[in-house]
Amino acid sequence: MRISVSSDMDEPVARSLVAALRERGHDVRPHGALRPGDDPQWAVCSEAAAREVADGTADQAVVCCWTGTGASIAANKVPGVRAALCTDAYTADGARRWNDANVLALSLRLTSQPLLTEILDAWFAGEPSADAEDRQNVDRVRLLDHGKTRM
Ligand SMILES: O=C(CO)[C@H](O)[C@H](O)COP(=O)(O)O
Repeated sequence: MRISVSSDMDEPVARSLVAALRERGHDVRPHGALRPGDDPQWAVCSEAAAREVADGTADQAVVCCWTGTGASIAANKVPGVRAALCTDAYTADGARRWNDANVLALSLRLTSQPLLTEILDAWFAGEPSADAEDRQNVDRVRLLDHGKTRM
């Protein structure tokens, strides 16, 4: 998959993330502190990575900041993006399964190397649920991208 990755800090876990994605065979597009000369501010680089998902340049994105909160907030402002801040594998699985999340947000502070592997394993193994109620929830969220609140 084509995966955009952003981080506002050049932390070891962010570099491990890029390496792990490449090892898994993904085409990684780095942003922020991971790309020399790029603006590393979390609001800027998270949006840039998320926008590539929204415009179809990337299939998914992983956005990182120290807490993961700013990165997820910025990404979620981009219409078409469903970013989920995941701190464990169960949450990553649920984000793909129930939320059809297309952007994974990570905390550089909380994500250890073993946890990163567990989260990525769960994220990439997870398939969006075909359950009607789950699809309805995701469709309802999609409506919000267009300023609508009713089906
Ligand atoms: O977690 C974050 C935002 O949610 C940032 O990574 C955190 O605020 C660090 O920023 P700065 O480099 O300005 O200290």
